[in-house]
Formats: sequence, structure tokens, C-alpha cells
Amino acid sequence: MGTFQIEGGHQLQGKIQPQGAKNEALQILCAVLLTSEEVRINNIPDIIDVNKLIGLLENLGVKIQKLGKGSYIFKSDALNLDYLQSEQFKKDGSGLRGSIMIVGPLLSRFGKGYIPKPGGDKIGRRRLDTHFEGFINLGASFRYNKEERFYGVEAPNGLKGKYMLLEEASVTGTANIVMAAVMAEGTTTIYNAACEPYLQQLCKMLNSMGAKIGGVGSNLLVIEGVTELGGCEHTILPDMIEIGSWIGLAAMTKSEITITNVRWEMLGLIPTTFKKLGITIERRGDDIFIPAHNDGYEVQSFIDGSIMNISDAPWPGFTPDLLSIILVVATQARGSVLIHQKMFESRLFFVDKLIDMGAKIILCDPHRATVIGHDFHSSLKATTMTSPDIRAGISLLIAALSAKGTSTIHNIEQIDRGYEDIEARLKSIGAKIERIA
Ligand SMILES: CC(=O)N[C@H]1[C@@H](OP(=O)(O)OP(=O)(O)OC[C@H]2O[C@@H](n3ccc(=O)[nH]c3=O)[C@H](O)[C@@H]2O)O[C@H](CO)[C@@H](O)[C@@H]1O
Ligand SMILES: C=C(OP(=O)(O)O)C(=O)O
Repeated sequence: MGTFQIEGGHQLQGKIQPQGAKNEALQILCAVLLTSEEVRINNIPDIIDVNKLIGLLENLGVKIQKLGKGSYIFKSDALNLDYLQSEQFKKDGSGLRGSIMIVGPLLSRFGKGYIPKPGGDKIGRRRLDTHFEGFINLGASFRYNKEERFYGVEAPNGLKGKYMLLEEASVTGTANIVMAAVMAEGTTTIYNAACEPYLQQLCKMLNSMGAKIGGVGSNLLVIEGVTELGGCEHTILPDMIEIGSWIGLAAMTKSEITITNVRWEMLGLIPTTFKKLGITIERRGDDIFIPAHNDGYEVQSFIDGSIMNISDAPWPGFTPDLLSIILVVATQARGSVLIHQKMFESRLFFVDKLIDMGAKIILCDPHRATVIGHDFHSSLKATTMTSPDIRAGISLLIAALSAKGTSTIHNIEQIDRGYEDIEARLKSIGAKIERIA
């Protein structure tokens, strides 16, 4: 179990460049299975989850050539499908959430796809019904081995396009169904499709490989099946969750930070939502400039004067992956805010640790927490904590950097799952952080 030691209470200053987006990378990497031609991908983040998926692809027989930092060529021309029945695959496939998205491409190209119950954050129930109902709609047969927690879909005679209305706008579910449908016979229509930038990027990449996907960016995708896809080059967007994390870090530590090359037009409600906490966010070209909030920041109220409520929703709503960060930043705001995590039922439990540090938070129920900000009249107290999931982990790290004294965070593998070389990048803007185990 890795550990960070953090000396908090210091102002930071400088520029930070966001890494490539984790959740986009996981989709894009699975899409390389759709063609026997070369696919070049740039800006792949060097993080545990992505490296695990690259390892899985390699074990499946994908030829992988590293060209330089973040740039790779993948060629899936001679896959070893027997690997999908191996014990090694059960281990590799269950090591992360993103592995579930190999099923759609394998089903589409080889008529069969398998996966053990995938891993990922333990943040509540994470059903896979949308994925498998989508494959069944396209004509696949489905089986699930409860003892081994192993899923399988098969379509030896190919897939057939169909209209489907998804029960939930699942992010990985939509990606999986789209990748299955691109080479199905006829037209597939997916209504209530998720439309995060991750998916917009995936569809853009698939179209550049020869797919015919219309409605990109909306919740109604129309896919005309094609018989095969070719190679392409794709560059992954900056990670919007990292960008939000650095906005929160700047505000909580009263630091002047510039976040560079953010692709502002793809950030949706992220800047607006941080502004609701009173944080000043200045657009400078394609950079975000956060001035030092030496006088703190004040939670805005709604037009009718009622208490601010920040909640998540499927895109273009506010992403659930930034609510933990919003919550920690609210602990030092002037004013009160209700945080409502609608999607996940166990993602707010980490507030116990913030309460230990002196934050004023009432956990109303598993989905809602009321935060009464300190307005920096008292700082959080340094403590020892364990990171329960990736976004709680980064939130606790931000809390520790704002707290007076030295904190310790265990289980930092959770943070390393999604944040590249985090201590070096934080040190470069003045943070006092050491990896001690
Ligand atoms: C690898 C990856 O890309 N992971 C992301 C992906 O996970 P993932 O694709 O697994 O998440 P889903 O979109 O399937 O669902 C997330 C949760 O939201 C619930 N739900 C979803 C849609 C909806 O309309 N109503 C609803 O209640 C689901 O029941 C589930 O509990 O999307 C999540 C939701 O943005 C993010 O937190 C994860 O970081
Ligand atoms: C929940 C997340 O990741 P995963 O879906 O991989 O668990 C996340 O990135 O915040």
C-alpha cells in the first residue's frame, strides 16, 4: 500500500498541464480491437488503469509500439482469442472498470466477447445491464456464470442493427454498444445514449476509421453498419476531471495557478459549477487562470435566495467524478451548500475523514451532504487517512495540502489509477509532498 506524506498550509504557484483523459483513453484503447490496421494514439496518460488495459491488450496479442511519451501504435492483426478463456484473462480483466469495453469490439469483429466482473471504484452498485441488453438487442446470446462472475456474449452469424432506448445513459455501456454496432448489418439507433466528451471523441475516432455514426454529441446516435474499419490517428483530450481537480486545489490553497491547454469548449458545466462556489476562473486563450483567493470565495445563492445545491447528472450535466472535489472545496467557502450525489450510493462516505480534519459537514444520507464552509477562519487539521477511491483520494490530497501540519494518505494506488506522476507535478508548483512507501 503506497503512502504520501504532505506538509500542508503552503500557497502554490505556477502552471500545470493536464494529462490525457483517463476515461477517454480506456474507450479509445478498446477501439483498436476493431481493425487489423495500425492505429496511432497520442496523449495517452501514464496511469495505472490505462497501463493495465494496455497490458491486457498485449496479452490478447495486440502488437504495441511505443513511439514516445503518450504516443503508441497498436495493431490487432493476429489476436490470440484463446487468452479470453485463460486464468490470466480473469485476473487482467477484473483489474479495472474500463476492461468491460473490450466486449463490444470483440463481439463485433469476432462474433464473441467475454469479460470477468470488471473492477474500478467501489462507489456503489455498478450494474452492467445496459451493456448486455444492448448486445442482446443486436442479436447476441448472453450467458453469465455466477460462481466465476464471468460474462459472455456470442453472435456467430453476426449482429443486426436495431432501434434501442437505453434504460440508463451509461458511459461505458454506450461506448460498448456503439463499438458493437459499427459493423452490424443495417442501422442501429441508440436513444438515451451517453454523450460525454469521451464518447464524442470515440465516435470521432470510429468515423475516421470508416464508421458511419450520426448524432455525435447528442443522446440520439444513428449508426449505419459498415463491413470493416481501417486504421487512424487519434489524440486524446486533456482530462477534464484533472482540470476540475486543479481548480479545486488552487482555490483551497489560495494559490495562483494556470491550467494550460484545457480545450475549454469541451468542459461543459465544469467552470460554471466551480464559479457557483465563488471561485474566479478566468479564460486566457485556451488556458484557465485561477488567481490566488486571498479573501476566500463565497458560495452563490439561487435567484430566489435558496441554498446552493450542486448535483451530478449525465452529460451535459455536471459529472459525478468532480462532486467529491466540489465537496472538499466547499469546506473552506463562505456560506453553505448541499452536495447531492445522485448516481453513486457510496461515494460520499469519505466525508468522515474531512469531519476528522475539522470540516463542518452533515451527511444527510448516502447521497446528500450539507457543507458549512469555514471561510478560512479555521484551517483543516492534518491527519492520517486512507484513500477509498480515486476521486475521494484526490479530494483528501487537496484537503491535506490546505491543512496546517503534516498529513499522511495511505492506499495512494487509488490516486495513481488516474493521476499521472502526481507528486512531481504538484512539487513543480511548490507542493510539499513525498511518496514514502
Ligand atoms: C471508466 C469510466 O468511464 N468510468 C466512468 C463511467 O463509469 P460507468 O460507465 O461504469 O458508469 P455508468 O454511466 O454506467 O453509470 C454510473 C452510475 O450512474 C447511474 N446512472 C447512470 C446514468 C443515468 O442516467 N442514471 C443513473 O442513475 C448508474 O446506475 C451507475 O450507478 O461513467 C461514470 C458516470 O459518469 C463515471 O463516474 C466513471 O468515472
Ligand atoms: C469512478 C471512476 O473511475 P472507474 O469508473 O474506472 O472506477 C472515476 O474515474 O472517477
